Amino acid sequence: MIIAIDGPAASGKGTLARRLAGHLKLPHLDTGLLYRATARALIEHGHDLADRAAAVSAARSLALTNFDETLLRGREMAEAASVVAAIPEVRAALIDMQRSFARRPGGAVLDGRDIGTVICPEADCKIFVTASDEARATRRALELRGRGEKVDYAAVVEDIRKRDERDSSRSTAPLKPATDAVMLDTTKLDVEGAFRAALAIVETVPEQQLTSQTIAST
Ligand SMILES: Nc1ncnc2c1ncn2[C@@H]1O[C@H](COP(=O)(O)OP(=O)(O)OP(=O)(O)O)[C@@H](O)[C@H]1O
Ligand SMILES: Nc1ccn([C@@H]2O[C@H](COP(=O)(O)O)[C@@H](O)[C@H]2O)c(=O)n1
Repeated sequence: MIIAIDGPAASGKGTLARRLAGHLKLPHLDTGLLYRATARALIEHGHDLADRAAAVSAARSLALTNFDETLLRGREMAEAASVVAAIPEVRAALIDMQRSFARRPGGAVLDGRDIGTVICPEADCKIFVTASDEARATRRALELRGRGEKVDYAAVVEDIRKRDERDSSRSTAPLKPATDAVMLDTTKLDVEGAFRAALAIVETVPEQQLTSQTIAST
């Protein structure tokens, strides 16, 4: 079973995807880490974020096992990731890796911006997670403060709006719901409530469809 979870910044899609994957005993890939790791490699080696050749080379060098999340989370890398993610050649360099992950026997849960639209248009279940700008900024500010970053709420609102705008307006694989995605607004849901609501959506996938997917992928 392939589950595609997309949505804007800090909507809670990563938290939800991890939780669903744990519950369903499926592997999980947070695809944002691929763009964050690409951006970090560029910065580390002194390249400009707009250096396409260096960005593609950094993307091609990634392996799914080498992410140090403590270095990749945070405001600076989120913004940088969104800049490199707008380069079509970078996106192309990362497609096969994501599809191979998704198409492993038994399936997987992937979260990102283009999973339901581009990476896994065949996914059995697609959920587009949203929440109000205010709810998202409050959650992100809490998270960043918890990690010791000094953040101002207004700056966090500005960050997520700017990032959503860039992610939604890029020419390749923009952030948008797949036409067959189920929308899940988590503004008024806590983590547990969002998980329960998402699980109810997953459970609407017909049993027969899940069985044929499993057979096809073994
Ligand atoms: N329903 C919820 N209610 C309250 N807090 C939540 C909820 N879902 C997630 N959070 C918290 O909000 C923060 C952002 O969640 P998460 O990292 O899952 O979002 P995301 O959509 O994956 O963000 P990004 O795309 O920017 O990486 C985390 O600190 C998480 O614990
Ligand atoms: N499928 C994806 C996933 C991420 N991005 C870009 O990476 C940035 C960081 O992603 P997070 O989920 O870790 O916040 C994000 O703003 C996007 O620009 C993407 O394009 N496609």
